[in-house]
Amino acid sequence: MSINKKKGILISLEGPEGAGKTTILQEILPHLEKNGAQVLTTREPGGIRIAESIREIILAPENTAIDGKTELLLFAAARRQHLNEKVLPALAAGKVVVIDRFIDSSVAYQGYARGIGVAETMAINDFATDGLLPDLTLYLDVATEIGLARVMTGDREINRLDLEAAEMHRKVRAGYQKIAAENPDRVKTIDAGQSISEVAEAAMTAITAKFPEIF
Ligand SMILES: Nc1ncnc2c1ncn2[C@@H]1O[C@H](COP(=O)(O)OP(=O)(O)OP(=O)(O)O)[C@@H](O)[C@H]1O
Ligand SMILES: Cc1cn([C@H]2C[C@H](O)[C@@H](COP(=O)(O)O)O2)c(=O)[nH]c1=O
Repeated sequence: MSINKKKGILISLEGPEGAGKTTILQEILPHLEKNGAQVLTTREPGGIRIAESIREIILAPENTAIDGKTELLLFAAARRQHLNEKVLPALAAGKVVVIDRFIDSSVAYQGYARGIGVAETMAINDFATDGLLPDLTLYLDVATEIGLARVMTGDREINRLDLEAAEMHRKVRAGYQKIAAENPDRVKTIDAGQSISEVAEAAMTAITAKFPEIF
């Protein structure tokens, strides 16, 4: 399949650990579907069998030997396969695809926080995606300590990246804030320190403002 051809809409949810992406996605899904839009939700890394296998390798707490560039390449490999198998066919069918993490995660985590560099990270990702970018990105911004506390007290498994030093997570957040400042048309920042219902409402407001004819 040609990776550039699309008729649907691609929306990504981004943010540091514990920002609430998964929670908000579930909250807004009924609102997105209300007017008859066909919506596919998925996540990165993962969403299909091969990419979920790559996810296990990347995130296993014992895989501390993975270096930053290997990590970047593994995320990009999972991304390409996920696009080809799941996301692009849905976009070609005219669906609204909402994805929990996409390229901006690589730029924030590997490009900024790991120090690999934004240009280097984008070059690998342009190769993996043939330049596909989301139509809209909702960046859920939350203070590092609040996000990490949510993850540590929540019920999801703790992974290798969660266990990185707080300093790395602070760099992730600063990276996202730069991405948002540099891409104001595509990336909308939402204060994810608010209550779940307030964050969900802000997310729907941003989506409706961008696609008034659909939602
Ligand atoms: N706005 C909020 N206020 C309080 N708690 C929240 C809020 N949003 C999410 N949570 C809680 O924080 C925890 C993490 O939320 P969630 O898994 O949705 O975050 P996430 O961004 O998908 O995390 P990660 O990417 O680190 O997996 C969950 O226990 C969830 O109930
Ligand atoms: C896509 C992508 C993800 N990451 C990191 C971000 C998180 O620490 C994990 C994914 O776990 P989640 O519970 O699904 O949020 O992977 C990254 O560093 N780079 C990426 O491109």
